[in-house]
Amino acid sequence: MLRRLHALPGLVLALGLIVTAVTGAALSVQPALDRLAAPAIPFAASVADLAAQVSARHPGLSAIRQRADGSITVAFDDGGARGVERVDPATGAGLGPYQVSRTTRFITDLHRSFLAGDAGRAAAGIGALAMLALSVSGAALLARRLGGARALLRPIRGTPAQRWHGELGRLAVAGLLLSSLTGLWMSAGTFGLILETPAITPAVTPSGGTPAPVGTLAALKAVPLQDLRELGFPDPSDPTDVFTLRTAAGESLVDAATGVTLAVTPATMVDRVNDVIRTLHTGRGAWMLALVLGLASTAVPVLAATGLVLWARRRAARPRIAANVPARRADTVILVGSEGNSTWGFATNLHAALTAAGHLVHTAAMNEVSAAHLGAQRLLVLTATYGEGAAPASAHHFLARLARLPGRPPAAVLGFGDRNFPRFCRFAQEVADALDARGCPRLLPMKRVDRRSPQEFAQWGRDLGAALGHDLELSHVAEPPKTTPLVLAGRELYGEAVGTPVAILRFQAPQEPRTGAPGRLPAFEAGDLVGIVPPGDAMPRFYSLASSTRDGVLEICVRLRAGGLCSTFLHGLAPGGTINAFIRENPAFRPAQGRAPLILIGAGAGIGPLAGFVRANAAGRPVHLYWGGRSAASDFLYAHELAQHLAEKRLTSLRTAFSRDPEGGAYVQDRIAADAPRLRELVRQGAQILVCGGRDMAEAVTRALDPVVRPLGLDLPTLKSCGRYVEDVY
Ligand SMILES: Cc1cc2nc3c(=O)[nH]c(=O)nc-3n(C[C@H](O)[C@H](O)[C@H](O)COP(=O)(O)O)c2cc1C
Repeated sequence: MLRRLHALPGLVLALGLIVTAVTGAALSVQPALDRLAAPAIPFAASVADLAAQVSARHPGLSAIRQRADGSITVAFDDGGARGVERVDPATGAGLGPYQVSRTTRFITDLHRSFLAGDAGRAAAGIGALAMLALSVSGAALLARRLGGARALLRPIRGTPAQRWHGELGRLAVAGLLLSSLTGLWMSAGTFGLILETPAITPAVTPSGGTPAPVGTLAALKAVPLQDLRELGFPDPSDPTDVFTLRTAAGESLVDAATGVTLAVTPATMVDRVNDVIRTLHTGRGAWMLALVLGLASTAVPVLAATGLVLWARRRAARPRIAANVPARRADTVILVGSEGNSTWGFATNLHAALTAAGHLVHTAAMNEVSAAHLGAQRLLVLTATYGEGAAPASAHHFLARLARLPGRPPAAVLGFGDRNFPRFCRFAQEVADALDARGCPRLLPMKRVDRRSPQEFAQWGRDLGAALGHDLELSHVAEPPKTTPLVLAGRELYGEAVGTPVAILRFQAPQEPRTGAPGRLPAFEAGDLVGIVPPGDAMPRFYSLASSTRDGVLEICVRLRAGGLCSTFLHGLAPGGTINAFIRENPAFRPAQGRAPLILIGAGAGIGPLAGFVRANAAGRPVHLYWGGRSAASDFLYAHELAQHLAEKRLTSLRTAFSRDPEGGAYVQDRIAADAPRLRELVRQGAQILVCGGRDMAEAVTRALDPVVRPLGLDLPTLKSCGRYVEDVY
């Protein structure tokens, strides 16, 4: 919804918005130029002083005006000559005729009304509304992507279009919000939508005496020239006419003979608000603000172009489902839970096969579940599992929404997962349980597909066909993810002597073939995952990254596993050898922003991302590392680097535990238990705990940490729920 609210006005009104923004940016330079050109108004000068000086040159003076840019102009009709002239506020000397250049007038008209009169003015108003919607929804989308409003200043990662769009958007958003809000107000004023109290000219009785010299009139002497908006002169042929003096405070009528103020009409609240809004929008009289707003406007064409690229890419990536019957007419609804998109491929295949068998099929993301979906004759749910058995992106809201909707269609759930994860297809199981609990009859028992197995999928199709009373042949082979080649630049081997060989592998992008220049690594942070596809296999294996792109290498720690296809391949790789890899973001496993202490806990190869976090800690935030290995002599990974980090204060303290230490082995959880008071104090200070390594270690660590945090009135689920306890466990 938020994304649609962002994309729709952007696409429909892009051209108009670009015109408004570019003309606005061009106009924004004017106040600075005016400011350079306009002579300063002397502090002590009064309206009467200037009126006397100018009327000496122009006997037919009809008005003196201070323009928004601070310059003073006078209108006169001296019998033979008439016109509008700029004058020096200090001396009243003429500075030449006042005129707005044709170009400025053209740009202003284009900005206000697209040169199309009232219809154009209305379009400009709609444009301001669209810009407001785009600014608000854009900021909300960015906050969601970066992990909340507090994370809005975090580095933005992704494709160049994503980064340009996000970086420019957040730089420009305040200016665009201000311009669109004030523009909207001014538009509403143009169309009379802002209620104004009508100005009533008070009835006055002028003295009717002989007009005194203007320089002597007390009411005009009392007003500093700086405060003048406009002074209207009386008609010389009408002895009862008066001076009209306008300032920010309101309008007063001044007797031409006595110089007495006859009546005052104070400025209304709306007048004052209009004044402020006009200054905020045009920057007239506030040239620095004008330039800031102008700069924000220049971002709009780039935002429009990059936004278009992002929208087109998302559309192209969206699974294309032929003959997607509207949900209300469908007899069969397929709901899909996916993060990496591969489950959509299976769903598309199922959709096509069921349609070919004569069903009316509707397919949608699980997050979109609605009453119409639950009103169908049958519901088929295909979902992947992520993290610690959690929902994938397109199913995050499913269970909560399901609970609020009516309907109990017969249902079947097919889980997609990986048997190597301890919570194999856990989310699919949760969905099946929720459907059972609400009383949906089971069309089929819940089934699991391991690592996108085409055979298991086809078998489930046959079972489903049997339940539906017809043949159903499903055949789908998941596309391998798009990979990039990386070259092994260096390796260090540890732990052979103690039976746990672990290699630190550093990869670089291949050199440009023609120029020999170093290639560019993809964008990643320490803690993200790299998927590596071993030769002769379609299934990627994931490793946690120990470096970020800024380090210039992609670094991982790989433990050799008996019979492991990928770890054997990686341990056998010689420098210069190539792998095919892709990055998968892992934003959940990352140090939180701020200066609160970090407690990093790991064992074995789990030190990889933790070492990466320490390396990135140039600001010297308090970081305490607990790590367990087997032998200090054989598998103390990163020993030298960590010693250097301690000296440079990137690392505050290091506690190691070696299980095969000849002087009595210990595990990382033993160090935690021994350090309980110190750790408790760190948690009390708001520390975040990040754990990386094998499952058994992680469980032992939770058992050791529980008594540490209990006396603070905390527990690990609570810390987990607010992101202060995060795990990357395998
Ligand atoms: C970071 C990550 C975590 C995963 N966690 C689990 C898990 O806990 N349980 C499981 O069965 N599968 C897990 N998987 C495997 C995916 O569920 C499986 O690859 C699925 O086919 C992906 O489908 P998708 O491409 O539609 O998202 C995980 C995969 C990744 C990359």
